[in-house]
Amino acid sequence: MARPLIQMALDSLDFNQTVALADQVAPYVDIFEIGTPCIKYNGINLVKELRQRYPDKLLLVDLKTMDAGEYEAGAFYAAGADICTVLGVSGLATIAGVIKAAKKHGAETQIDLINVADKADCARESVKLGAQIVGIHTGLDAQAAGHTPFTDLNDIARLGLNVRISVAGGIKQATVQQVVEAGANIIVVGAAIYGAPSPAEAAREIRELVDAAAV
Ligand SMILES: O=C([C@H](O)CO)[C@H](O)[C@H](O)COP(=O)(O)O
Repeated sequence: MARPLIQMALDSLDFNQTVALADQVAPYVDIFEIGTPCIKYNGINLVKELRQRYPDKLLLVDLKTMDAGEYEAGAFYAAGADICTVLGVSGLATIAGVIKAAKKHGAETQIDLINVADKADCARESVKLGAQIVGIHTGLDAQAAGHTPFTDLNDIARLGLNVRISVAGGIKQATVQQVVEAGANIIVVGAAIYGAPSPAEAAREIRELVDAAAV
């Protein structure tokens, strides 16, 4: 099995805290995600800062674009994003716009299936348009209401689409093995790392668990 990537969700609103957290976990993660609240609050300068600080890390900007796909995402790809997210519920025209912007910059597009009614259909159509990643995502509010991403992950993985699968939504040490075995290629972790007494130690543990599960 190819080694799954670990994506650190940077969900603080504070610019300096975000950079400091990235510094702590950098040895253990593959992708820095600038989370949606964080990118809205801090804007494109944070993309530039992390790009400059970490030229060799993948940088995902969680725009969750809903409209004006090419126009909105284009600026973030130009600033150094490797991956931008677009909402599946935005519709195929917006998804196509983000994909067009990504291609222009030699970058990638992730479709976030959050709150999409027919996730299989959206994933299939997005792959046809050229998306490289589909994101199974139980958002923070849905998590608080008791939901998890596991059933959706299994359903999308079973389709066997030619696309990488990302999973997000409360993933922690106890559930890493389950999501790797279900076929996730990118494991997104936020609170289980930034909420831990030692984020670096939590990230190290998750790295070990992901690598062990992928053998
Ligand atoms: O994408 C996220 C959320 O919608 C806010 O933008 C989180 O970054 C994602 O859910 C990962 O965080 P955890 O669920 O805390 O692991």
